[in-house]
Amino acid sequence: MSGGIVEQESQGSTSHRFGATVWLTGLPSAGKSTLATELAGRARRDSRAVEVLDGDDVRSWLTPDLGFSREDRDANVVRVGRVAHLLARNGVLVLVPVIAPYVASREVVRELHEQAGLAFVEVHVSTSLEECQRRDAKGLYARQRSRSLSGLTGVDDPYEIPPAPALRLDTETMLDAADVLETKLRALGHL
Ligand SMILES: Nc1ncnc2c1ncn2[C@@H]1O[C@H](COP(=O)(O)OS(=O)(=O)O)[C@@H](OP(=O)(O)O)[C@H]1O
Ligand SMILES: Nc1ncnc2c1ncn2[C@@H]1O[C@H](COP(=O)(O)OP(=O)(O)O)[C@@H](O)[C@H]1O
Repeated sequence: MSGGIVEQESQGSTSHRFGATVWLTGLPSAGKSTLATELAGRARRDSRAVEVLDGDDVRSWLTPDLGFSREDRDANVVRVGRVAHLLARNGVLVLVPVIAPYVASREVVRELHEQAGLAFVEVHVSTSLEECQRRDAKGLYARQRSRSLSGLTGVDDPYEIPPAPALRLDTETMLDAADVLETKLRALGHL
């Protein structure tokens, strides 16, 4: 048969008609980017259309005008959420490792997705502050201690813990956090 779609299906293609947004929220150095990159690699090996919208990267081209006040963080989260929504509605699995410290703006993004019938999977990367400070991948905690930076999430700026995420992953105590996330996304039908 020459019908492309039927051929794809008979070959076991994993192409999905609908995408989803998987938001990895948590403190700096919790392991959000590491998990997103690992999952994106696994999804690509499965021929899944996937994008990663990483906080650090996205801030350089989508939200360069925004800083780290509450107002700016909320605007950042909603703008990133809108891009994720556009991608998700075109079949892309969108992985978003962005701190998103406030419940309210995370809920705005959830609503945006749910109103369009799209899945919004909130994953709390719940690695403790103590472990994040030990890792200090970008030296932010050291800069806060030496007072060359202020308003650091989890230290002298708020982080509102998600009350009911789809998943909590502590990358210090769970050595298989990526496997747990993959299993969850497969169970939800997003992989
Ligand atoms: N004050 C302060 N607080 C938190 N993070 C800071 C700050 N200043 C700079 N950075 C760097 O910016 C990255 C966080 O950007 P996000 O877009 O994820 O943050 S937010 O959701 O808008 O709060 C964050 O990246 P990650 O460490 O990967 O989380 C930091 O590298
Ligand atoms: N499961 C893990 N076990 C140990 N270290 C990890 C784990 N996941 C991430 N890390 C380390 O933690 C640091 C911060 O990770 P990163 O993904 O950049 O955090 P975030 O995006 O949350 O700021 C990196 O040095 C990374 O190697």
